[in-house]
Amino acid sequence: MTNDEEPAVRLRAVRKVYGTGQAAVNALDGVSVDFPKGSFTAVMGPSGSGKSTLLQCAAGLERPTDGDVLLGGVRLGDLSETALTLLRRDHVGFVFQSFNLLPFLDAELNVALPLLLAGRRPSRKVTAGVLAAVGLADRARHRPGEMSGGQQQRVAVARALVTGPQVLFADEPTGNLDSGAGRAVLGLLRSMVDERRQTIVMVTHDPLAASFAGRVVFLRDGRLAGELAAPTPRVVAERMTGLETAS
Ligand SMILES: Nc1ncnc2c1ncn2[C@@H]1O[C@H](COP(=O)(O)OP(=O)(O)OP(=O)(O)O)[C@@H](O)[C@H]1O
Repeated sequence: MTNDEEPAVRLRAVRKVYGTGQAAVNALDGVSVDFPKGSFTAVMGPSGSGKSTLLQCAAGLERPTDGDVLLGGVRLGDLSETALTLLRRDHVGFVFQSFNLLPFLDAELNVALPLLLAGRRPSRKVTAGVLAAVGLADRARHRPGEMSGGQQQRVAVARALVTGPQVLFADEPTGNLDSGAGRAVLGLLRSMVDERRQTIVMVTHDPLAASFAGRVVFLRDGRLAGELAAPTPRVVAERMTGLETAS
């Protein structure tokens, strides 16, 4: 469904208002940004700046109040709820801070779940292949409770990638991990971009996590507040301090 010239995700003048009247909150206030294919972008900004809202709108989980979101050139606003659900199911992967694995299923079945839910018969080759890609070939029969947090998050990444999504969205994917496990998950995400040309958009508070991305996009008060290429933890931390202290 994609045209190679198109960015994987394009936001054009996206506004998202929650609530009405005096209680209205401009969570996003006219955001235009492209996420090219095969890129790894971190989205950063102070608490309440609109990061999660941006991710939700970009992934088609929330509809913007105004503006357009295009996934692989398809304008999400033109789709019915059913068409949007199908597009999300087949073309979008999501990884959350809490791994959201089903505790009574082993790693392989957790990974197979999106295919089962889509009515597709998961092939052993595909599920085992994705588990191997995240370094867990020997854990296929383990349930989440029998794995470390880092391993569980790697299963969650495998589950998000099993349908071959155009874009992987990650909201604080290392928020619940210690630094060693966090680095392993971030290294895995980086390798998915480098080796499979996966597109990743990741919200994070952590400058070290952001430094695994090729680019950081900063938000403040629902608006873009600059970006950084080839981010290092120190430069990202300085920019964040600047954003948090600016009046
Ligand atoms: N469902 C909602 N209903 C009402 N207001 C909301 C809703 N979701 C988010 N908001 C508001 O929109 C603004 C942006 O929220 P969002 O969660 O996108 O920010 P964030 O940058 O991800 O914050 P944090 O870093 O604290 O998670 C905030 O003021 C928030 O209170």
